[in-house]
Amino acid sequence: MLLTVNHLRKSYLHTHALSPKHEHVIIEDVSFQIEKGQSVGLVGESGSGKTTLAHIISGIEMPDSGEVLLDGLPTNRRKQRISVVFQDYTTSINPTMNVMQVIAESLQINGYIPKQLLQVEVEKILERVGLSSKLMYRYIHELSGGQAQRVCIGRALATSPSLIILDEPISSLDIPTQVQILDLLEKLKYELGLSYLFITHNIQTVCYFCDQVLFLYQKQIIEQCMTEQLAYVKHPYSKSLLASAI
Ligand SMILES: Nc1ncnc2c1ncn2[C@@H]1O[C@H](COP(=O)(O)OP(=O)(O)OP(=O)(O)O)[C@@H](O)[C@H]1O
Repeated sequence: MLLTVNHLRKSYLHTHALSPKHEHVIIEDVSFQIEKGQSVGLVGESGSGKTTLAHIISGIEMPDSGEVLLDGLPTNRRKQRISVVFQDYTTSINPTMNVMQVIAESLQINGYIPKQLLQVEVEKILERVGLSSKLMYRYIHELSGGQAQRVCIGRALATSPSLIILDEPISSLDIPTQVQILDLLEKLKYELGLSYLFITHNIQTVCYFCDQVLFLYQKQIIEQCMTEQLAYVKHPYSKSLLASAI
């Protein structure tokens, strides 16, 4: 099994002016698995904890309890093998860095690369994500939304991950660009043997892109099913989510 998530719990302590700190539990006893080569969608209402879960799996945040295993080993020993692509490319790329620097920084997470070789490696990644090397010295504000998200995908690929978490990666793009990015991700999946955890509000996107779907509701994964079995979901929340998408 590529990814195993066991009994994750995460809470935050909130402070109110008139009361002592209280615990806000975001996710409770969340468990699921992703097989190598699979694209798994994660759906749930706004504020249900999807991004929090993505942060814990990728090592950005620590859970209160539970574990995340990649190929059977704790992810804190394999952090760079899980990458994340966020929805908002405008804030996830440092505006003072050009495309070359953004991708080079990520390439060097796994170790120092000499300057001449670095440029060649960045060019290879740009080609993989369908960008011309002429864009190498541009800054984020000099790129279209689709180009910027391709840079983010390139940066995610640069650490040679086995799993990429895509946190609403197409929500800020127009429809034709959304389809182009999904097709690029599909191509990369086959070329590089990647697996994806795809966070989205859009059930149509899940049907187009994912092999399986996880439903997050009231702090837990209440249902997991194959995409072609979506018509047969059992939980009332999953049913209502699907009904609202028709
Ligand atoms: N650092 C934090 N400190 C306190 N509370 C937080 C923190 N990060 C997230 N939360 C809270 O955790 C809950 C879940 O947020 P999260 O962003 O994970 O939800 P989500 O399902 O991704 O939402 P959306 O679909 O709107 O992006 C929210 O109530 C949010 O306010």
